[in-house]
Amino acid sequence: MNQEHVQQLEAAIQAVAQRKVSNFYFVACGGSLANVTPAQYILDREIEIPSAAYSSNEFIHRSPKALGPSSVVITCSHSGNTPETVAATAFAREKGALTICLTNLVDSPLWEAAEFKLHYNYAPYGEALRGEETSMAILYRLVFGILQTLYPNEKYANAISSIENGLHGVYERNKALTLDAAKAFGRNYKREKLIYTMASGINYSVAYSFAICLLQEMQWIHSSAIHSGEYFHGPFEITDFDVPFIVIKGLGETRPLDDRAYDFCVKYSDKTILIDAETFDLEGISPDVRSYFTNLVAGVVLRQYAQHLSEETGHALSVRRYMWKMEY
Ligand SMILES: O=P(O)(O)OC[C@H]1O[C@](O)(CO)[C@@H](O)[C@@H]1O
Repeated sequence: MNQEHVQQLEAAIQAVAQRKVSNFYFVACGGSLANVTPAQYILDREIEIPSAAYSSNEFIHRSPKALGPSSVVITCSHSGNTPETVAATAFAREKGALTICLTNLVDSPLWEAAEFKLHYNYAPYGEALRGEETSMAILYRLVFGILQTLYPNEKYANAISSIENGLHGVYERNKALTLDAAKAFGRNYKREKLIYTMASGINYSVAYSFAICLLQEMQWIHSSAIHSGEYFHGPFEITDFDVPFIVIKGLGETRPLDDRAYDFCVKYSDKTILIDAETFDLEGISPDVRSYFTNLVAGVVLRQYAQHLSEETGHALSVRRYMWKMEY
């Protein structure tokens, strides 16, 4: 991890340690909201201080009663320019909260709005990028750094070392492992007009971002993320032999929900694709925290699926018709 990232993380973690924190909020839009939501899941599982994840504009309009000087608000915008996220950061700061932002763009409006600033690296698909410098790695380093500072524990130290030493290799090996499956997905699903995604627990946000960002936004393919537990409370009625589903199975406490949903789905849909974290190569990630990293690997694997789908559809992932072009 480069020194710039280490120093930014250390400043933010120390600032949190010096406050009496009564709640954490994770606030962002779209893909960035999907990125920060797993951190809320981890805090929810690990500590008693409550935390919540919000879409930026709802955070402002809903204005949680508990937001104030004892809050830590972590916002994220890849571009650093999403107006709702910049405004949510300013709003939280006005309320006296400790604000920490994550962004790829130094000196962006988000960077200026937050008190503490974390930069992460990004490279377009296929280009070399160190796994430990990506947005998810910086977010995880922040969250496990906060946990380790507040409640020193071998597990949190293991998580930090997994991010710094194991994550890059895990990303690379799992991309290689699933390359053929990604190519087959592109070939076999290129004409689909609709593809559902399904997951639970820490992996739900991967299903969500694949549905709203990769399929809807970047491929203009209809989709919806279904929670594995909620599947039986409405959505399973649309299951049929020709309806495609991508089901992600995690390794954590909610895996039984994924097993149940997958077992039903595969019985009635001939187009059920399984992304099973049990098949991931997680060597280098400490076994006591592996379930918290499956979403990171599923995200990288599915990004490769989207890339090969896009090559087959001829619709580049960068093409938009409204986003950043029209007033909205
Ligand atoms: O605030 P960010 O992360 O720059 O997001 C801007 C846009 O990028 C996406 O995350 C993906 O293109 C969208 O969901 C979002 O509207």
